[in-house]
Amino acid sequence: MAINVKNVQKFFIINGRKIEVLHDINFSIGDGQIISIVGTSGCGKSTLLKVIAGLEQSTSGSVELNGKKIDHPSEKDIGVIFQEPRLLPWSSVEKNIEFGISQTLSKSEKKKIIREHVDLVGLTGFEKALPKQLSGGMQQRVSIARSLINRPNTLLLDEPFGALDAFTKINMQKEVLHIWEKEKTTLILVTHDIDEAIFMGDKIVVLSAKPGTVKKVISVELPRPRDRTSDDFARVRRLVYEQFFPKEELAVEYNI
Ligand SMILES: Nc1ncnc2c1ncn2[C@@H]1O[C@H](COP(=O)(O)OP(=O)(O)OP(=O)(O)O)[C@@H](O)[C@H]1O
Repeated sequence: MAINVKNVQKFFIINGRKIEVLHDINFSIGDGQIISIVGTSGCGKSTLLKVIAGLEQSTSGSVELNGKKIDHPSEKDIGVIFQEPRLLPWSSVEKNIEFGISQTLSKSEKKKIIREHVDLVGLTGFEKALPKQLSGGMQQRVSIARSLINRPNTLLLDEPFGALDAFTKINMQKEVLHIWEKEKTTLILVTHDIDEAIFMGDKIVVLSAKPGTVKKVISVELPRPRDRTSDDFARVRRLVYEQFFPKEELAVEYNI
């Protein structure tokens, strides 16, 4: 679904002082697009994602989903995946995936859908396993399947692979893209990882801090699947790094 973020401003009271965390945020996401949001720690990325999810109210401005204002969470429209999988530790993979499934479905429909989702995230054979019997990447896949079960049109991912090692992270990025290609879900991904932002995003929204403001929106026009080692990828990487570091520093520190 298309999302419009319009003049979003957010204040928090921190230590008795009113602090502007988000200032006049504007951008749009087309139906089935992937947007990556990058910015330094504390610049307001998670707050922005929560406002888009309807979990947090903006102080002014609005977020619209297909022209309709979002003012409360709706798991049917928007699924959220957090950095930590947030699974029920005493429940099996299939029970965790079942959690939150539409109660209007019959028992056999539920069973079929759960099986399809276990398969979609590559966990067939682990249906009865408990979270503690799974690796971090597998747990995150359970959390992705759980978020997808009600087929939200939009999925918000807040640093979903932040706690994973580099290899698992790359595999998970590919898996999410695989699901995206199948389902054409609109994705918004918050990340600290610039390569991840480029690998995944059709657009990258760069936020600057204090208050969080859109510094630049970069279109990533690289064909998919993207090659992280290509010159074109390096060109986009350089453009993103330039938003954070002066050009002279880049040449020395990053050799790009
Ligand atoms: N519920 C809250 N009440 C008060 N202040 C908050 C609240 N949530 C976030 N903040 C403040 O808002 C600012 C932005 O926080 P946020 O978590 O959105 O940043 P972030 O860019 O996601 O950071 P990180 O990358 O480190 O996760 C921080 O200064 C934080 O202290």
